[in-house]
Amino acid sequence: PDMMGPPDPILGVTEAFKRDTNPKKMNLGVGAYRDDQGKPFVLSCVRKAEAIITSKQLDKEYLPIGGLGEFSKACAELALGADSEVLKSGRNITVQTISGTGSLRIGANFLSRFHGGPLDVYLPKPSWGNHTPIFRDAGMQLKAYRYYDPSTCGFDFKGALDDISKIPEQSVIMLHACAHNPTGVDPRPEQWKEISDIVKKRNLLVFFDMAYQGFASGDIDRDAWAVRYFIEQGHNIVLSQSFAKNMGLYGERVGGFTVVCNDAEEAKRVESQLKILIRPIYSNPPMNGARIAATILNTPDLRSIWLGEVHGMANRIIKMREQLVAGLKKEGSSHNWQHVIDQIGMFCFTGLKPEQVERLTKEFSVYMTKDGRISMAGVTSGNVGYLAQGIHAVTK
Ligand SMILES: Cc1ncc(COP(=O)(O)O)c(CN[C@](O)(C(=O)O)[C@@H](O)C(=O)O)c1O
Repeated sequence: PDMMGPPDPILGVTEAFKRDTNPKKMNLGVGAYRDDQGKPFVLSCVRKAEAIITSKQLDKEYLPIGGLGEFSKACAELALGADSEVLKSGRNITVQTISGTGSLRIGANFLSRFHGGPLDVYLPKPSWGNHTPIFRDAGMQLKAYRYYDPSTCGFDFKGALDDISKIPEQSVIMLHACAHNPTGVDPRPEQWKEISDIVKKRNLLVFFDMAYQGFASGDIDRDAWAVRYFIEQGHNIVLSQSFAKNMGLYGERVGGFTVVCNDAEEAKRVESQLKILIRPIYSNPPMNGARIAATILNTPDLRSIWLGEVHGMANRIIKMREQLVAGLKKEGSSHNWQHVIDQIGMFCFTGLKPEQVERLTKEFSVYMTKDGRISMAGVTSGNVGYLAQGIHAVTK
């Protein structure tokens, strides 16, 4: 190419952060959990699983194209619930993917090749930045539906329903299952029910992205409620899952892609086509992360340790939200910061304007994405006061 491409809007923030020499600098860019000392956190259940796997002295043979079977089964069960009718009737196919991004891309390529309806995917406005190039590079057309209301820093429920009611039949609609990125704004259960009804009326294909199951509320089943409700309502969804955040397996690249079909025969046909799609891309997925996730999910003791640790991560973030708002009040801010507490999951959509973000970075070395999103995981009891000072200084 004859031109330099721009840095990634999210991962590029970390590059800029690393260059900053200010000892008070804060990286609130990438959605990666840190403990209260600001350090990356490897879950103890992961370390225990690694020890078990090492002791087994397993071989390094290729995995099947669809990945590690015991992982894919446990991955689907985590999302759909152990007593799921879909799992019992075998009408889902779940393949291991290269984390959530890989799952979304395989899904986008699959739909681009096989979806009978319009190749338009409707993303919430705003959505995770990477959704756009994933679907664009897979040959889908990007469209959007209203989702975030800047005036309330909350959900534009009416706008969303209005837009969804106009989406052409059989289009694809992207829904964030929980912990919406970048806004942290999720529909309430009764709002999900209305969205399900209108989506069914429009006969849309639902693509659920669940990258934060357990990380939003701290409860695995609660965070999967929307996914399970839509399936109960008869939507044959497609679903992307990631274990980057809720198991802290970021660099291990562990994810799954699920298609809910009409019956087990269709699931077999879909599986055959997914394998044909995957084989010329990466042939078969890496085994290490999948073995860790499968060991945790399938070993009762490790699973319960995991549920405790993911609950703990979610709780720390919720506490940081409360401490940030308390800090802003202490600084004398006259703004209403209730949305910082009401929002859920890794991110807080502060409502800061780009020029305020600019000042926060320049004057306080606080790094975040230009849209005003901060990863709450980068906030600790040691730096939350400094962050409150900075935000107050640029918003008063
Ligand atoms: C909604 C959503 N879906 C899928 C993914 C994919 O994640 P992975 O491929 O690692 O499983 C992310 C991660 N998004 C980020 O947390 C973020 O927005 O900062 C970050 O990891 C990223 O890659 O951008 C996400 O926020």
